[in-house]
Amino acid sequence: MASISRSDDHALAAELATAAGEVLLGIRARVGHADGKALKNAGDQGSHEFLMAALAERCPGDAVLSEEGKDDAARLRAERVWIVDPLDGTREFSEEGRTDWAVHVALWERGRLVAGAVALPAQGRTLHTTAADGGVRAVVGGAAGRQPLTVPAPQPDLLRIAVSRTRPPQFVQSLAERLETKVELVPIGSAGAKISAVLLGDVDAYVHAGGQYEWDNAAPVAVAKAAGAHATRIDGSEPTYNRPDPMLPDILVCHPASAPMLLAGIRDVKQEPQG
Ligand SMILES: Nc1ncnc2c1ncn2[C@@H]1O[C@H](COP(=O)(O)O)[C@@H](OP(=O)(O)O)[C@H]1O
Ligand SMILES: [Mg+2]
Repeated sequence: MASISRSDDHALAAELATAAGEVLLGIRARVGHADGKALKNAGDQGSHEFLMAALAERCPGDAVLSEEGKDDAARLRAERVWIVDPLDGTREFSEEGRTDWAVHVALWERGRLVAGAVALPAQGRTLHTTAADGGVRAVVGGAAGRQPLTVPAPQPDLLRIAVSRTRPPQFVQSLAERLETKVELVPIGSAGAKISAVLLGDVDAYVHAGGQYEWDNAAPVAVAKAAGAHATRIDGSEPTYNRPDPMLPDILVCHPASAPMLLAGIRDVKQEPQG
């Protein structure tokens, strides 16, 4: 059976990420927060199984790279590979009341990301790519309907940089001290939630280094690019996906106007002798 038509890939990514998010909300309600480890495991597994079954049914010819699945070298020969993180921000999912966790569904096709969706189930919204005007744009969908999504310009006097709550890159503090503009570091869980925060204007940039995998940033990067954001490795190079080793340890997402300053600052800090 052939895969669904290409024009539906954006809608399918959004539909599956949103539906997996509903599965996760159900698991959170059913399992509760008393045993954090049990809740994390139930969430990772339940969302992974849902996505694997849905992709097998809807796109039987496509390969899948999932954080929770066994990696299969066949994906390296496939034309279309879904790169999914069934639960990004697993730690935050297990913490009562936190809304900074996400479901990532991206589609890689012949060398590039072509669609992506980041569901933020506890925030009731899904950011995703969509076909428009002969190209790809980003939208945010939720109870209030669908709105276009364009990365907001930064404020002139303050740059808010989202960082990992638990593993902020060591050099970001030095970067904050070095930049001429005032910087506020904002700890947020989940790469998807942090990149969404950039696109929604809650922060101005996301700087990460020290470790991450393709599933942590493929879908958020697809949406960020469609929203007009700068999304590269921290050396300014293009992130590439569906490589034999899925490690993709660093990423920078921001408004294009902030990128030259941030890339130069990161380069300078990295060149400083480490104390
Ligand atoms: N140093 C590191 N090495 C490996 N993975 C990392 C990492 N720092 C962050 N990540 C992954 O990136 C995602 C976002 O992390 P954070 O909230 O700390 O920014 C998490 O995904 P998961 O929750 O899917 O495991 C986390 O595991
Ligand atoms: Mg993740």
